[in-house]
Amino acid sequence: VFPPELRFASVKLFNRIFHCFSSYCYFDITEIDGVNTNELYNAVQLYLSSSVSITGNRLSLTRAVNSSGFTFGLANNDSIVDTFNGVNVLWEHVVTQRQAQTFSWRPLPDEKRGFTLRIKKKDKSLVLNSYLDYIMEKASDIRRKNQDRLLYTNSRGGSLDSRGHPWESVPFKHPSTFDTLAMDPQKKKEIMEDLQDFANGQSFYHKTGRAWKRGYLLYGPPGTGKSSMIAAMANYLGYDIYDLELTEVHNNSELRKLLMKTSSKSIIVIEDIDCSINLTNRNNNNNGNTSVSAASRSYYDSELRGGGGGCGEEGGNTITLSGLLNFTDGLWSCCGSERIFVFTTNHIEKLDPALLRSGRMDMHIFMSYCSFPALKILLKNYLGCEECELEETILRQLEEVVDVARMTPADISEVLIKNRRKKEKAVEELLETLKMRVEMNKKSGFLMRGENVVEDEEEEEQEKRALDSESPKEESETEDNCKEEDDEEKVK
Ligand SMILES: Nc1ncnc2c1ncn2[C@@H]1O[C@H](COP(=O)(O)OP(=O)(O)OP(=O)(O)O)[C@@H](O)[C@H]1O
Ligand SMILES: [Mg+2]
Repeated sequence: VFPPELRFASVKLFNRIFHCFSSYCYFDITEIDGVNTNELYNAVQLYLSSSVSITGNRLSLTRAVNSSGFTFGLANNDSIVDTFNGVNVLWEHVVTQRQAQTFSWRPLPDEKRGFTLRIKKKDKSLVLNSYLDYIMEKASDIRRKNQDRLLYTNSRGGSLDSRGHPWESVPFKHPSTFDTLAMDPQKKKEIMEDLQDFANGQSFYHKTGRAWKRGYLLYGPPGTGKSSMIAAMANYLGYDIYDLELTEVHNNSELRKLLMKTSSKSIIVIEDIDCSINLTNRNNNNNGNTSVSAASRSYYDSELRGGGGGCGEEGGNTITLSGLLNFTDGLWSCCGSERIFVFTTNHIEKLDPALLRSGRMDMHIFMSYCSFPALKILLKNYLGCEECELEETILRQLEEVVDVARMTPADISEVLIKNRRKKEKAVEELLETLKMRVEMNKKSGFLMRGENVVEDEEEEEQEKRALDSESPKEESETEDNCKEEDDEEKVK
């Protein structure tokens, strides 16, 4: 019979010899590290849940609070092989009973849980350098996807909640997606690619020394899908939305605090920016509006001081254009990263050029009246009608009238919803409504003017082409801004 010391020493020796000759090494990731929860444990659990979902006979299932999805997990003492960069690793979920505890301020769970990672010794550096980071990143992606989106508002004014937060949140379950959004497919594709490039662009933004943020200005008549587009963006990227109510913000420093309390991977929205606050004529000091002149003053002050935050407060309790510009563009806009700013307006012409200059709002998106390609999307969404199911003559008629009718997707969807059980009736009624709109437009004389302008322009264009710039002729200015907007390049 060996004395216990000798037995212990021999086991230790045996282990050493075993490890020397074994080609594997092992890492233990315990659920509780001392007294703190080990973040890596939770990350590994989530990460494995994505690869374990189909394989394995026994899985643990969880559904977190505020989550709309289930998470699969490895059952106790089960193992799974994962592959990373061509290297195989083995994960084992180890659960043992914890010894009875003496008194503790923070009682620990009865079970001791952890993951053991087994990798080949030769792969150790490769896996440790990037595999764990990859797992952390993947886990936060999964967490975000499983969790409901949140919609934050600052409707409480400047007051803070019990945790010192200025934002209030509610689960965000807007059903709008890029599939349901009726707009020109080409334009839609461009926007989706732009968003995807942004979301995957961490290294690009880092390399070019730019803050990782992007600005979109959505403009167009009411009911053309600006708010729906924001919801679609959030659903597409899985970002939370911060709906900033500018009228509730009292001054620039409050605006800055709000910005600092937003999380990354979020969309910060200011709707109807032309109405929220008078932000026009930044350079016009003689304008009667105090807020505006304060804006111009503080803007130039800030320029003299070398830009950045801290301006505008001296102008009193007002939020100024310069404050807003610093919010989106200045040094403060970089606290946190991966953020999208979206402004919407019905009247782009009312906005100060400073807000529109390039680099501030990276993409100007015109949400137009319903076009024929957009109409086809609405017909498909509301009636389940594919293009081929409709009569050719009806389709051609719809195509003819839809542009001149100048109806918004909101108006058209109303007509379709009313008769959604009877496809033929719905399409007929839609055609009638569109024709009626065309007549109305003609009567109001609006269309006639617009058409003349277009015709004039077309003639001029043809003449120009014919002359092939022999004698460059000045283009006549059109009076009709709306028409001009329609015809201009929609997505710059
Ligand atoms: N492009 C579109 N595609 C699909 N549905 C649309 C579109 N535009 C409008 N709608 C429908 O009309 C309703 C109103 O649209 P939305 O609120 O997005 O318009 P808006 O441009 O934000 O208007 P406003 O300028 O008044 O805020 C939406 O609930 C949606 O169902
Ligand atoms: Mg809206």
